[in-house]
Amino acid sequence: MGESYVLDCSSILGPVEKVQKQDLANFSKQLGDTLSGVGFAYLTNHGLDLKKIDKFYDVSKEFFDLPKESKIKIRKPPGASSLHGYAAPGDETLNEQAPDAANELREFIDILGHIDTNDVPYFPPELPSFKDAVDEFRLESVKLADKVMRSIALYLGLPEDEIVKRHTHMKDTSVETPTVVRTLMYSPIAKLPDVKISDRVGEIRCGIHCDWLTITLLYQDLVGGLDVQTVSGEWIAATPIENSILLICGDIMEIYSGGRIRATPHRVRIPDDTQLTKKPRQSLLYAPGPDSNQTVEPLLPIPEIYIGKPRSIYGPQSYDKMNAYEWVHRRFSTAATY
Ligand SMILES: O=C(O)CCC(=O)C(=O)O
Ligand SMILES: [Fe+2]
Repeated sequence: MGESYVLDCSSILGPVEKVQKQDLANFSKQLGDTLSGVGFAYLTNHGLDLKKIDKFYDVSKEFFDLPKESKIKIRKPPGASSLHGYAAPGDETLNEQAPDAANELREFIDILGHIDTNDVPYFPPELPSFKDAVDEFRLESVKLADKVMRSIALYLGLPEDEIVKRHTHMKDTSVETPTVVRTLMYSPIAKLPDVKISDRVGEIRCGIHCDWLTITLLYQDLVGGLDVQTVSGEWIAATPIENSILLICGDIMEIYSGGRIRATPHRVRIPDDTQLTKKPRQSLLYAPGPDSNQTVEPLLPIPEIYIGKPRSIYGPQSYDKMNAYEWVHRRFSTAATY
């Protein structure tokens, strides 16, 4: 794992008003060079409360261990009419190249923003601590997402708050947004129900895709299997680094930056090591997108080389203006298999 994409955040810890301008500027240069040159970054010494992250892992595991009948009580409604809720293995398929739902072996719960008004059907009734765990996880993640967005804006030569001011829900949860908190579980391969060994050709834990929002903070356990594609097109293992957070960018960042920062293609393979396939894998993510009513378009002119040319076949196909919520809803509807 090259040092070049592991970024130490210790110089920018604490409330953003107290961070030295020069420290934020230095971090911004390092981060921007890494995202535009390599395509993703590991953030270490990020100062987030790991106990809160662990609590979300633990309560999530309790949920995924429940019988299927309990889990499907909070299943997402058909046709993506609401984006909140549980997706069973195969309910959402991301690999547009090989859209075979049976082959995507992840299950997850999505909790969209503005949960205060929507909490009743979307939290597992068996687990009263689930909602608090989500809230704490989100509040920790916001601290880092805020600084990442400020740093990227500075890198692009924009005012520091140019991106965060489009994400006011990060501080005010009454504002509607397609921002997602997601908790994922990949069962041990041996334990998967309903999938015959002979059908397992081409099976993957999560198909190739780019995320749909602005950025994604991805927390993974130590099992591994996640791959990311570098800007130069090479697929490499995003090997877990303990207590680090992987930062990848989504479609909306690619559009905001006029293609200077590309959305990061990624996938989750079944580990080659058979011992590891017997272990469950868990990951958590916080993927902030703009407030729902925001229009998304490049925040600075598109460089000539990117005009009419999407950066990645998995990312946004144009830099056209769009409404933030409609875009994310469209992407969810395409991925839903029922
Ligand atoms: O589990 C992971 O590490 C990645 C999951 C993912 O890419 C997604 O749900 O969008
Ligand atoms: Fe993803």
